[in-house]
Amino acid sequence: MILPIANILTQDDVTLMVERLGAGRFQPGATTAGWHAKLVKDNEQLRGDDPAHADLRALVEGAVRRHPVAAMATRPKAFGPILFARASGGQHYGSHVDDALMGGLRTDVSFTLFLADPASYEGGELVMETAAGDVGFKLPAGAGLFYPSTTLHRVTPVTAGQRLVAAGWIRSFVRDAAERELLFDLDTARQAIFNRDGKNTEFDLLSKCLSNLIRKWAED
Ligand SMILES: O=C(O)CCC(=O)C(=O)O
Ligand SMILES: [Fe+2]
Repeated sequence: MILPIANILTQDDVTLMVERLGAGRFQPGATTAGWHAKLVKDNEQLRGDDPAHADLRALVEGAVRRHPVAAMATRPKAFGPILFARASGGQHYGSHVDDALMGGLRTDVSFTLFLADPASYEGGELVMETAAGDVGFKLPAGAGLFYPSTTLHRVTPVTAGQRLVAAGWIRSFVRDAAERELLFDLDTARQAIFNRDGKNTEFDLLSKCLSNLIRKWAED
């Protein structure tokens, strides 16, 4: 499931992050890419040893974990690296698939949180290359795109202004994207029934199915 979600970050979070990133020290993005992604990665990212990095990382991880829809879609066990990337002057990131393992963790879900107002830059779409064709996303500041790490994707050249994002990886309790989607749908339907009719027999049965499917599929 490729899922855009609004307001992962509050406007205050976005303002704080943009301010801290504005004062940060950046390095060429290719330094942290895998050997084949390096060939097509042309952007800059906040250095891992920048004093802002740990605070911003905690802010992003906390926001994704707390967001009810993002948490339900990704079922995070742990977060891998979180990169803070900027691109301007034609910079782009060509087609690639993310590494399966990062920092000793399997990557199940990739995400980008958009930090710049989409009207402030041209290009810079995050394009998902699906069997049904290319689908481009350029989301409002604070919104996030969550997608299976199995997906080929690219970022189109930024031809004016500056694109600013946080990109991260999640090790999910549920490895398989189709299983995560099934749990997401079941949980969504269960909550809709609860909101409409309260805790009735149908809600209890759906809760039982959800809980027992998680027991079947979750890897700790
Ligand atoms: O900049 C983005 O939106 C995606 C970044 C990306 O694909 C990556 O760092 O692997
Ligand atoms: Fe990527």
